[in-house]
Amino acid sequence: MINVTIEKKLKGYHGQQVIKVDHQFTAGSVTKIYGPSGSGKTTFLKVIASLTKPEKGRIVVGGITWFDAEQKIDVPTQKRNVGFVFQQYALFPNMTVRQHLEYATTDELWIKRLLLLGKLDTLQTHKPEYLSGGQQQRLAILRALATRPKLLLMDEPFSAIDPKMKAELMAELSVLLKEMEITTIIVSHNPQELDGWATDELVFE
Ligand SMILES: Nc1ncnc2c1ncn2[C@@H]1O[C@H](COP(=O)(O)OP(=O)(O)OP(=O)(O)O)[C@@H](O)[C@H]1O
Repeated sequence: MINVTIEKKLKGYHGQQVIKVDHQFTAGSVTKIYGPSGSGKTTFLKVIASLTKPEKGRIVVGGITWFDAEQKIDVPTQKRNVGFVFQQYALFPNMTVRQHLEYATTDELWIKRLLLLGKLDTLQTHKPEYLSGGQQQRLAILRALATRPKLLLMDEPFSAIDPKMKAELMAELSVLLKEMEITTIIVSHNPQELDGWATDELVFE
């Protein structure tokens, strides 16, 4: 169970905007987040990963406090073991597909399974600039999974992937996430794409 009660001011041009979230994410659930552009969805994912700090509140994951503004507790990103799929992928330009995964894990069988899942097994020696947008996006998803996170945060993870590939990837991901008991939070501009998969939702105003 993940309990999040936070308040975070956004640096907007139109006065002071605050995101307020009070939500429980059940272990193993898949939550979709949607809402207008600029409403703070990406910022919220960053708060959970400790890439930016809220002014108020608490984040408690499986009984362990990751963040508490009053008690000044803030577990650093690298100790939260969160998988993060960034909207702009954030791949390493000088690393091949395989090196992205080897950077995160030494488990060869796991690397092979991930490469098959993302249909990148034939592109292992390619660097990001030689991959299509959809292939880069799939690599970003595989890299996020490679450390076997208990929590997976994905920001528009399927935006560049064609519909057929998306349907296949989502079906396989869904099995894998269940098997690994990963709690997943997905920001989507097209929340219908997650119908039948997401078990919960959070709407940003
Ligand atoms: N670290 C930060 N701290 C405070 N405010 C931020 C931070 N990063 C971005 N912002 C501001 O928060 C607002 C919301 O940005 P954010 O990217 O979270 O929205 P979003 O809902 O994900 O939008 P989109 O759907 O367009 O991706 C923007 O006005 C942005 O300037």
